[in-house]
Amino acid sequence: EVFTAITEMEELLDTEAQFISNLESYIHALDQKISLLKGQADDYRTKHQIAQKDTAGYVSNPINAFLLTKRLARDWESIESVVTRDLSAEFISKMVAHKKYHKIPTDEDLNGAAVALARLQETYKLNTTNVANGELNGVKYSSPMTSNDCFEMGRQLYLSKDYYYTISWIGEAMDRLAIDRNSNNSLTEILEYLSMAWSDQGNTVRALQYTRQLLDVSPNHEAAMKNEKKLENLLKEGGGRSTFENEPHHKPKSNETLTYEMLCRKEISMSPAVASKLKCKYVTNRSPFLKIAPLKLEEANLEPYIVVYHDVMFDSEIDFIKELAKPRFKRATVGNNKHGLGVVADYRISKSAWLEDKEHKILQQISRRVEDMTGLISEKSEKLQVVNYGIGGYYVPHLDFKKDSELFQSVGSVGNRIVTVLFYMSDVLEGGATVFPALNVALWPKKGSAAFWYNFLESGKGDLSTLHAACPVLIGSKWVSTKWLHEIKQHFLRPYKLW
Ligand SMILES: O=C(O)CCC(=O)C(=O)O
Ligand SMILES: [Fe+2]
Repeated sequence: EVFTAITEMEELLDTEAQFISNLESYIHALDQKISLLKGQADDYRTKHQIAQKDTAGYVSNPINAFLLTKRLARDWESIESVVTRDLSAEFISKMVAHKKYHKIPTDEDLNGAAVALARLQETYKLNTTNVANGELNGVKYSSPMTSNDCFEMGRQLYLSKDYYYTISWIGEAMDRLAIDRNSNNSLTEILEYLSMAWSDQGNTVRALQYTRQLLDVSPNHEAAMKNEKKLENLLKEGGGRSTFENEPHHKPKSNETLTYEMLCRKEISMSPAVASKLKCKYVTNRSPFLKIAPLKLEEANLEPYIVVYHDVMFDSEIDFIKELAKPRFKRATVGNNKHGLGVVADYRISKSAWLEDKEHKILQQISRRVEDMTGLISEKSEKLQVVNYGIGGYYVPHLDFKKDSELFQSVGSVGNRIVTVLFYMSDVLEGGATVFPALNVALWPKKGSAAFWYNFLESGKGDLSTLHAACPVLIGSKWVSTKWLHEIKQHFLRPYKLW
């Protein structure tokens, strides 16, 4: 599960460094072997040429007779032993050791990374050819992908039943095959995937077209022969979705998802009428300390009230929290492994850890600041949740509170999450906004700021308009920490319109 958090991806670079230096020492040993053998061959060739000039004279010399005999009786044996010296064994045993002691991504990791990249394409409308050229949002970030790289993307997406992106990536692999002469994926494999993916999309016409192309390339392909018949029959019977569409189709999406994605892409924002009412202010009246160091509050929405506080977590506090959380991310991984595949999409794209106030005074300090920011008591709050999002890491639209029907089973004695305080512990280069699809509000992470909102209406009912999501991280690493305040004990303190 290395792809789930950026911090753990960095460890993969260490693994790669070990692999590379092992390969280099193997090549060096091979080079030495070859130059030793070359030296011997040259030497024997020279001696042999001298002998050939005057064969009879050469062998009639007793020294030469001895040397020739010795060369053939002994020296060639040692050549044989050099030739049979197995350098591969050492290379392989080192690889085995590296794999044991270093982090190695699994097939699941590879699948997760491919799915994450496709999710970024889907959310940010990134065209496959551009991505394959190493471009994200018009900026070139990495070197172009080979036909084989694209093929692997397609193969992984096929495994995840994402046929739209299978077709897109396998098509890209096909386009790149001509320039990638020594590619290890063949046209046959490419056509196999294209015909399967189109068939899974229900497009019989296209599936048949690629099956026939496949038979042109590999006329004895048995599965393709069977498939051709099957598809032809399907077409004749008028069954299947025998469309003549040229484009593959996307999975259908809810309006909520569409709005969430548009907010992530900055295609929509709140109306100017609402935006013009928002203010920035200094908050000084919550505690004596704030008179000296007021909180910088920026309103992000009025109904429901959502604010962003600026500079409410210091870099030193952020560093401390990250270091405390990191080793626990790993423990979380083990726990998840035990559960097997389970819920794939949600837990896999970020890693989290929980920190308790009693562990360190910095955490108590943060809780006190949360009290200043909210005017509420943090005593009955949850531990601080720390999250690091990985490649394409996101969080689907959700509510932080439990609905009445779900409440009794999970929240227990501390009541519901009435308030969310979300600290941004990093800037994010591209993507990673917190968006509220019902309000057209998008909050962009800024290191040291914190968002704060009520999840409940004055009536005491959960506020459905607080539905929010974390947009996938396109470039960079996103760290957040969250403090949820609970309803118990807050009844008298909760001054709904505090400001
Ligand atoms: O990371 C974000 O921007 C939002 C996180 C969130 O909504 C949550 O953890 O409940
Ligand atoms: Fe949330």
